[in-house]
Amino acid sequence: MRLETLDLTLGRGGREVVTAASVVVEPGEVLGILGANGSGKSTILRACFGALRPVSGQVRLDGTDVATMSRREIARRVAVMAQEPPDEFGLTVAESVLLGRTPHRGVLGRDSPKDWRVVGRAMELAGVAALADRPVHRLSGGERQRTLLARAIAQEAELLLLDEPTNHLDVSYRFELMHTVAELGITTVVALHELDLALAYCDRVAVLDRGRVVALGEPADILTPALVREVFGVEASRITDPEAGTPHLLLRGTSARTRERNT
Ligand SMILES: Nc1ncnc2c1ncn2[C@@H]1O[C@H](COP(=O)(O)OP(=O)(O)OP(=O)(O)O)[C@@H](O)[C@H]1O
Repeated sequence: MRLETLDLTLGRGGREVVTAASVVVEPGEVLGILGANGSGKSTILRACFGALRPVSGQVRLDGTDVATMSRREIARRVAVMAQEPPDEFGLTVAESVLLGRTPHRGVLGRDSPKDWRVVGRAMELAGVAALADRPVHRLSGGERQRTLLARAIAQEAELLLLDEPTNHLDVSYRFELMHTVAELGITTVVALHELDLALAYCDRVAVLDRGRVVALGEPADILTPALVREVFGVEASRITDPEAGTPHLLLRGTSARTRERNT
């Protein structure tokens, strides 16, 4: 699926929090949205699945304004992994992942063997197959997050919207989750705080500063020490992994400007 935001201006609580954001995500591309707390990442993601009406501008999914699409059509085509997981008291992991199949069924639809095949594969990919029979409410935060990813995969959507999907995960699962997402080949927009993950797994990144897209392009071109200082107020150096040859950011702490601002 191709996603476009056209001059998208969004408000929360009567205040403009995203201003004239224009971004195109090509089919199969992984776009990272980066920015400080409160810069508008989640707000943009909400608009991308029609949960928030723009003040002005549009979100288009394969050329169609999302505001004109039915909830069911959006649910069939877009999978969302939000920051606050839904309360699922009593469901097992497998049952929770099966919920991802709901938009594909008719009104009285039952689970088909295909549904369970898709659920099994999704649980394998997200690393929760061994937890299939465990109640979701007794999982750790990271296990729950992986369950949500499995559900998003089971949905077989054409667009994945992930809001800080790695925030409860241990180091190995952070890499694994982003690797899995990148390998799915589905158009993905992912709000991230970890710049190194963006460098490693995003095809392009959009950097937000107080609701405005201030940089857009390939992460290695965009994530320079100057940008990191300007947007995050953190001093950084770019280094190259001596073995893999990949670019990394070495974060050295807040800049003098940030310390002044915070005192
Ligand atoms: N429900 C709401 N009502 C009023 N203001 C809101 C609401 N949700 C978010 N905001 C405000 O909108 C702005 C953008 O918030 P948003 O959640 O999009 O930021 P974010 O970049 O995702 O932040 P974080 O990194 O902290 O998750 C912030 O100033 C926030 O306080």
